[in-house]
Amino acid sequence: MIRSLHCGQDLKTVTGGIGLALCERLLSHDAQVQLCLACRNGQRAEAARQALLVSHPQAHISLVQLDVGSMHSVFKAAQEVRQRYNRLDYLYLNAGIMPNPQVDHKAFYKGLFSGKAVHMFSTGEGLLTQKDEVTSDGLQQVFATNLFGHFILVRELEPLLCRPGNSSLIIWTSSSNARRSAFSLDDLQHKQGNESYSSSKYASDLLSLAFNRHYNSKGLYSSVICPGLVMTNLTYGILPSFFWTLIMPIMWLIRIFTNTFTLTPYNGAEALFWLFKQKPEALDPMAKYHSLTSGLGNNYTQPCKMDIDDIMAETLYEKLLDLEDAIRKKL
Ligand SMILES: NC(=O)C1=CN([C@@H]2O[C@H](COP(=O)(O)OP(=O)(O)OC[C@H]3O[C@@H](n4cnc5c(N)ncnc54)[C@H](OP(=O)(O)O)[C@@H]3O)[C@@H](O)[C@H]2O)C=CC1
Ligand SMILES: CC(C)=CCC[C@@H](C)[C@H]1CC[C@H]2C3=C(CC[C@]12C)[C@@]1(C)CCC(=O)[C@@H](C)[C@@H]1CC3
Repeated sequence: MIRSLHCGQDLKTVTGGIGLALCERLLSHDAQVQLCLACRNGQRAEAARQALLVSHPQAHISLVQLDVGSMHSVFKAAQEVRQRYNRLDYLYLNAGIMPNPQVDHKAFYKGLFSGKAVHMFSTGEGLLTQKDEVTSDGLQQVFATNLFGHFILVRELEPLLCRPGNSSLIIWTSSSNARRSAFSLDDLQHKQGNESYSSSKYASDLLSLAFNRHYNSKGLYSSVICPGLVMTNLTYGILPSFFWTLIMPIMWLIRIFTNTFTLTPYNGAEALFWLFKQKPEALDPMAKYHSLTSGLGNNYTQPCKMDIDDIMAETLYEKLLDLEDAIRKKL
């Protein structure tokens, strides 16, 4: 029996996000898989569960309330999961936000006519900024949601993930927007800049490496994926919906030039699903696994070496442990 916990799985009002598509794919692949959806909104979580039960009436799907941006909620949810289960095989760390995104239109038009248009469309590099906020824990919201809440969750679920004779895998939904230059070890939470999304995703790449260094000996492995550009609530939030509808034909056209425009949540979940079928021990800790879709619509997963190093990863890990101590004392 395989138990898998998914963070951020709510049924979305418009599209259904990547997490929900992954659940559909997992259940279609193996009807026996036990899913536990960790979501912040109870009603939407129940709607997601019901939607999955329509196509998989026998499925084992449970819910746990989790706001990964609130540390109190993370500790509570982890306790709940520990009471319910004695083992976890997969932990999908998929919840993610990009609040108040702004597109730099000038950079977009400049990029279009530079030799780097394909790179710009694959990574969104230099095009996006965000306005971050501070949570009630006193943390930057993007850092807390995209990185730190997940870090605490993994640490709290260690007894279920590290079991003698069993290997387990944690999977971070990162991004090709993760960029070293957006991240600083002196400003982990990205208080100073306006690319908190890029910074948090780069930090998750580093943290995955650090988790591998610290936990492989206990049977816990960590991997990172990028789903490509997928039309979900996250992307619909970047520009008005009518604009996306208008440019949709252009988006499908761009797919001929870049296989990173996966566009549908089903396609975007490809690498998440692919990892589920791999032996954790065989995965490359330095690789980001990309969901890709060819011009003809064929999905595949491709590893790409990350721009990360052990020293940076270790420093980040140490700093997160210090912050964990401080948060534990406060709560
Ligand atoms: N779409 C894209 O092109 C890309 C997406 N990604 C990453 O993929 C992941 C999934 O995003 P996607 O499906 O596109 O977007 P969605 O907005 O559809 O999904 C994000 C999910 O995260 C959940 N979530 C957000 N904040 C919290 C929180 N504090 N606690 C618990 N759950 C939370 C949301 O729940 P709720 O319904 O309550 O809002 C939602 O279910 C994210 O990490 C994103 O950064 C990476 C690269 C590209
Ligand atoms: C497609 C056209 C004609 C215009 C849209 C321009 C941008 C809004 C768009 C181009 C590349 C996109 C992109 C992302 C957001 C929207 C774009 C900047 C992401 C940054 C979204 C979140 C991610 O994690 C990345 C993988 C995306 C990379 C590409």
